[in-house]
Amino acid sequence: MVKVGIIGATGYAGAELVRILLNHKEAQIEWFGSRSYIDENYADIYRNFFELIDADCLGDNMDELASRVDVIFTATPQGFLAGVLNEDILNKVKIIDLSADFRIKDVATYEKWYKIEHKSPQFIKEAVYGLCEINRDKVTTQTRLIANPGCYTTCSILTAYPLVKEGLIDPDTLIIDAKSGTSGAGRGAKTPNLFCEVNESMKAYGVTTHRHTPEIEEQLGYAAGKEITVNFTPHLVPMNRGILATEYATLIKKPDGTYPSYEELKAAYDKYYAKERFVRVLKKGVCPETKWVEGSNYVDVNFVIDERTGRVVMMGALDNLVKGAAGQAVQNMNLLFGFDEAEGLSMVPMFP
Ligand SMILES: NC(=O)C1=CN([C@@H]2O[C@H](COP(=O)(O)OP(=O)(O)OC[C@H]3O[C@@H](n4cnc5c(N)ncnc54)[C@H](OP(=O)(O)O)[C@@H]3O)[C@@H](O)[C@H]2O)C=CC1
Ligand SMILES: CC(=O)N[C@@H](CCC(=O)OP(=O)(O)O)C(=O)O
Repeated sequence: MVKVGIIGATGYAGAELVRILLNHKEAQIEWFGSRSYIDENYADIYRNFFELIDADCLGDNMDELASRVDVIFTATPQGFLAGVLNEDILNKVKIIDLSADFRIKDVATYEKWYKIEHKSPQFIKEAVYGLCEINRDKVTTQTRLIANPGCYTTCSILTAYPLVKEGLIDPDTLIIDAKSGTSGAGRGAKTPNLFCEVNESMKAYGVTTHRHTPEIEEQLGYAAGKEITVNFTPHLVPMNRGILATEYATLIKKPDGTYPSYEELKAAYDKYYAKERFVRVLKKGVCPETKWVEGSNYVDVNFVIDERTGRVVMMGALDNLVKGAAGQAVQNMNLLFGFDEAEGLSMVPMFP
């Protein structure tokens, strides 16, 4: 049995980790880490765990935790892990970080977009970007540090990846229009996330400046084999969970001057995803919807060719707290410890 510690267990992503790990055959949660609720019973904070968990919240002392568990999930704000990480901790325990501290390889890019100084740049190179479907081979039992991808980025990258990788679209023409439910903003009280501000409304935010832009550009740039520039615009929508990404790009014409066909694009998606357990390429003409993935680790993707404009419209949907955060983090834990990659993640999407 793998002993697990969660720092940030009282946040939305942390609570989702708890929910998933309770059904994991190989994992036992030993530490419910918190900053504001130390010594309070965890099930008093999240009453869905009443009679399922009887443990009090502990603090966020990584040095102490590293000696008590086999793996630590940090579901904490940007900058927390980078501020406390050291070689001694990494020698004792594996870390899966749900924040962005180790996702971006270029420290200057991180500091520019996140507007904070990176306190542990020496570990950035070692961290593996844990987008399992693409980097599975890099997540081994020897890996010490996982940078778990973000929710918008997981959806945006997986939706476009096959067409970028196969050179079927011009990646510099990529426009990503993404919507997120409000749990994506976390549990902390913020005026823009109050019921009256969010309910019955939709808005774009972070236009041209959102911090997920460089993460998407970096990862899709690896797929394209060159640096790329994309437009990424997130929107806040009045629902609890879910991300929908609608992505537009110009198709690359074939040598005979025609655009690739539906079958050729579908073959690209199938090449990368046909065997993936958590990526579902939908039937022709079916558009992904957040409600069909809610509560599960699935990403649903599909595309439609627009012959008139020579563009393809790609679509992806996932649950931001599962495949966009805790589910993917557990998928990474499974790879780190050599378990079945889907252990604990067989949740069927819930409906209605
Ligand atoms: N929400 C989402 O959909 C996704 C979130 N993420 C990432 O996961 C991380 C957590 O997000 P989320 O759960 O939404 O955030 P929340 O605001 O809901 O939770 C934050 C957690 O971190 C703890 N915390 C806050 N500040 C500190 C600190 N200075 N030191 C130690 N612990 C602290 C909080 O403890 P306490 O409650 O005790 O104050 C809480 O447990 C973030 O990095 C986020 O970017 C990634 C993908 C998706
Ligand atoms: C709706 C909302 O506010 N979403 C958050 C992103 C979600 C998140 O937590 O960021 P990471 O995926 O990078 O960890 C935001 O836009 O800042």
